[in-house]
Amino acid sequence: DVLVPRSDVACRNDAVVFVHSQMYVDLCNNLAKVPGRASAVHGLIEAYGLTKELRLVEPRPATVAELTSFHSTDYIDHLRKASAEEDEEKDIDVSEEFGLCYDCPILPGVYEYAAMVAGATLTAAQCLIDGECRVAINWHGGWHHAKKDEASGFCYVNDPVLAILRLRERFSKVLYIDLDLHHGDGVEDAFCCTSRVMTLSLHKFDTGFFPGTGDIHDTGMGRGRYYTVNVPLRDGIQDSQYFSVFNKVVSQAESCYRPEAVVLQLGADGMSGDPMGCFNLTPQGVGRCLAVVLDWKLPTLLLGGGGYHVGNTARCWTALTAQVLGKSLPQDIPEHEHFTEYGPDYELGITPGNRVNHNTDEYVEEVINIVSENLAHVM
Ligand SMILES: CN(c1ccc(C(=O)NO)cc1)S(=O)(=O)c1ccc(-c2ccccn2)s1
Ligand SMILES: [Zn+2]
Repeated sequence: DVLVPRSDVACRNDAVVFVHSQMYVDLCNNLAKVPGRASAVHGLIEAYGLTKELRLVEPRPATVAELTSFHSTDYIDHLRKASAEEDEEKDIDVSEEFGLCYDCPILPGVYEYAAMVAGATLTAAQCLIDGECRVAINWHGGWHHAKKDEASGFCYVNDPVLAILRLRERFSKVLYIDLDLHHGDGVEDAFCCTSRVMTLSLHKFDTGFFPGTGDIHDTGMGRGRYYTVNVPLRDGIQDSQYFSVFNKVVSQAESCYRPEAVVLQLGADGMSGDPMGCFNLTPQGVGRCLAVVLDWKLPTLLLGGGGYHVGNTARCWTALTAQVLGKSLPQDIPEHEHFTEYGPDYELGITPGNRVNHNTDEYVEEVINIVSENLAHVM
């Protein structure tokens, strides 16, 4: 059949692909750092009747070849062997090698979990490449800290990097936007030396806050100089200021970079009420950011990430799923298996806390000016 010129992959329809299977939810429930979050997220999306509007696509595990398109063979081999060992056999290497300790413990089955999450994100990316949809969603992906040969920050395999590498087989320029509370260091590291992928992260940046990278002056290296964009923020930021920063920086990035595809990591640990207790955002604020990206009408992959208040994370990703579908939702949480997660108000909306905002207008203006000057070098 006629090859579609790479720059204008036509979308056969405006379906929204949603990668899902019960087995996938069960796997994510048990092994991600937030037990039970996967089924709470899926349960609320289903309770609002949104799964009927989505094109559900079953995930398949990523192959070793796919995993080692970014990760080292040694790391993947070690993860696979360690994951297969029964925990009573102590001969596995429990050293900190490959980052497999503390925040990223070797749990039985962790390899199958990581391979399935990566496979789910790759399945979503493939649907975009094949023109099956314009937006594809994997809320259980977005593990942005994993490095080539090291697990980090609850992330074993960097599924956003794998997706971007796959999208790059079809699209000449990919824009990665990371709205998780934490800096998307693993994705930035993977593409810091190329102009073919622009990574743009809004995150908390403060002394001693994980992962410690994401300084505004880190702009990439060599051919990648100015194609790494970091927007460091302080505690307490609320929707209006966050959207203002996002809109100015991301709109300039899109207009000077002209990406052909977008990967958007929507970690929900910046929500008001999250145990991380840093930002003071609501799904409405992040939804305004999503609307800017959807308006570009580009192939767009939506991923999850952090989010440690299970109810608020489910609220956020359900509201964003409805927004992609163009559906408005009733404020009252529908009766369903996880209803009790949403007390005491049992409402979809999240009210911002009245916490101190350390982002002065002067600080935000300075950040925007520096980022804007850097982006002026991008052509
Ligand atoms: C390993 N760490 C990470 C790493 C990544 C994330 C993340 O969400 N990245 O997107 C969060 C914490 S960490 O050292 O900052 C923490 C571990 C546990 C933390 C915690 C747990 C409960 C309440 C507040 N903080 S922070
Ligand atoms: Zn996070």
